[in-house]
Amino acid sequence: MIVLDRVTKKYRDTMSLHDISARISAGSITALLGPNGSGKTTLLRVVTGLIAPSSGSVSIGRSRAGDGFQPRIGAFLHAESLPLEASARAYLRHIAAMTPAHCMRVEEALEFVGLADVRAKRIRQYSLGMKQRLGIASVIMRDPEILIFDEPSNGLDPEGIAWFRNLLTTYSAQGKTIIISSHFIAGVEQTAGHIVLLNRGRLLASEPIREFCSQGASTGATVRVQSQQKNEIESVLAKAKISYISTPSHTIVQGLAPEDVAALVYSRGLTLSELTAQTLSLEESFFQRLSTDEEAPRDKH
Ligand SMILES: Nc1ncnc2c1ncn2[C@@H]1O[C@H](COP(=O)(O)OP(=O)(O)OP(=O)(O)O)[C@@H](O)[C@H]1O
Repeated sequence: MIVLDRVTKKYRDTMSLHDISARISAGSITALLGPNGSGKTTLLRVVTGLIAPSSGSVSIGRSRAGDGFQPRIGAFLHAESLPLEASARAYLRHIAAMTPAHCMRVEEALEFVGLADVRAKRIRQYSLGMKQRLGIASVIMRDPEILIFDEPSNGLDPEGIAWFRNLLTTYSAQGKTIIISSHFIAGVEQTAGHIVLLNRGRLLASEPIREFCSQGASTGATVRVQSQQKNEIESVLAKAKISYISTPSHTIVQGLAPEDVAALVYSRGLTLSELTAQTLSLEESFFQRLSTDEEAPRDKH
């Protein structure tokens, strides 16, 4: 269990994290989501102990093996933090030397992440995806109970993304706790069970993904609308005071049956390319919660 208790981090005039309280259960996969600059990396750095919060606290463990149990944390936060002049093999040997207990063999780790053929190359010559794979190796070879990754799918090819998703599911099934920050929301939906959503340093949600998605749906029927005239349709909806969620690619209309949406759109001379009754996806719920937050009055800090 990881418990964040009123965590706040202030850098000069920027409030990167504001009063964040959340609980992350052991054995869960948690997706840390939020727009650019919302505080995700800062939160991961606080959880891993790389930086101290300005106020509040993070407590980790003591829930699995009784008092005194301190789980190992393995984190990979930045491809830029890798030693660029070293080879992958030399870097992993260094990590193995620092954590001899529980450690996977270097050659085994290189095989596991698909870097065995380039083990002797300097990291500087690696692509971003190869650096991500090396970072993943540096985490798993220490066999931590808690695994933390910042934007792990950044640079991975489709095969790599599927491989990494599989890895997360396998490790979670072993009871390990996993936190990943990501902008790849559709990918996260397939693996994570819990969401922590930040916006402008504030916590908007910390709950099971199923619950998070069902809240939007509870406002009534939802209809997915796609059109070349997305902006015009949204302006018709706004004028008619019909609630909707705007995503970059489509609009979700809430509380109206599909035939009523079609009738309204056609009555204004607009056209549709898709109209489907559906429940909300994680991505749509994400945009809904963010737009509600953007509209909410905010106290200055
Ligand atoms: N070392 C620092 N000094 C000053 N401000 C910082 C520092 N680190 C982060 N910030 C600020 O804190 C806020 C949150 O940044 P953070 O990197 O945590 O966001 P993020 O959600 O990870 O963003 P992204 O999705 O773009 O990676 C930003 O306004 C950022 O400028």
